[in-house]
Amino acid sequence: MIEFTNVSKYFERDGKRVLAAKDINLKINQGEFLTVIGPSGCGKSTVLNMCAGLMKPSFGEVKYKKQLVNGINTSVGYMTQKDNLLPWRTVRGNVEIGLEIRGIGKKERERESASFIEMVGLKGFENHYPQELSGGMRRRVSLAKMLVYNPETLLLDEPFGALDAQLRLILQDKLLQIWQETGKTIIFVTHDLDEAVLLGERVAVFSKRPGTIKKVEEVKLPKKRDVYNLRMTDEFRKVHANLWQSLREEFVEEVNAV
Ligand SMILES: Nc1ncnc2c1ncn2[C@@H]1O[C@H](COP(=O)(O)OP(=O)(O)OP(=O)(O)O)[C@@H](O)[C@H]1O
Repeated sequence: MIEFTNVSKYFERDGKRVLAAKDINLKINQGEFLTVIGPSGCGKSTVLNMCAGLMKPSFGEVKYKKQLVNGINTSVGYMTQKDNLLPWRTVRGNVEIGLEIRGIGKKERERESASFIEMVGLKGFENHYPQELSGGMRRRVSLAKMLVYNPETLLLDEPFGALDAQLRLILQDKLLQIWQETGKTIIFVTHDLDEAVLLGERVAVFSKRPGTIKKVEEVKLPKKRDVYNLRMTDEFRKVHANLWQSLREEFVEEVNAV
């Protein structure tokens, strides 16, 4: 479904080349939930940007359903790290943008947006403006804005990073439910190893920059998961320990430098 073949990406800065991602080879199957974890600045967002068609690889190719990604990939919904909410629109107005573009009538827009606003726990805030919300609330508006549009594939860049632990659990559970019910393909970037194992069918570990894929580990847990109790299972502990071993090495130098 999504295929990275020998993908490398560099940026030019002050006349120098900064290699952000190196030799990425990765296949993501239709309906798969892949989580991606790695140190800060290792190229995770760059990989999502290339999948969304916002950036082109410097070398190699990215294909979506066997077609070269060449320009904006309209089959994906992308929740970036920065929220792109329009400050002059209310929560409801922001969530409805995609539906407006599609020409969906007012009544249906209101019904759809109300259900997703409720899903992300923001019922009662429909008429608030983004600047009146906390960072975590804005993240949730962005999530609703993306989901209401019903894209085939979701690219999520640390969507729950700014949320408190309890709310995070609830939204992880909701996202799993959406995935189970709709069969969407999901690439989910996180800094949290627990979250990567809780949600992913496979977890890809990136090395520090230039980011390469260091390891891809399968999580042999059922698709229908109980995020509240999964941490107690043997499989969770086993996968977590394996991945931590591999991830830890990437952080050792960084921590020693502090
Ligand atoms: N548009 C750009 N121009 C120049 N350098 C860039 C650009 N985008 C990313 N980089 C550099 O590429 C490297 C990878 O960045 P990227 O945002 O993909 O990392 P990341 O793994 O998502 O980081 P984080 O976990 O902190 O969000 C970094 O060194 C970053 O400074």
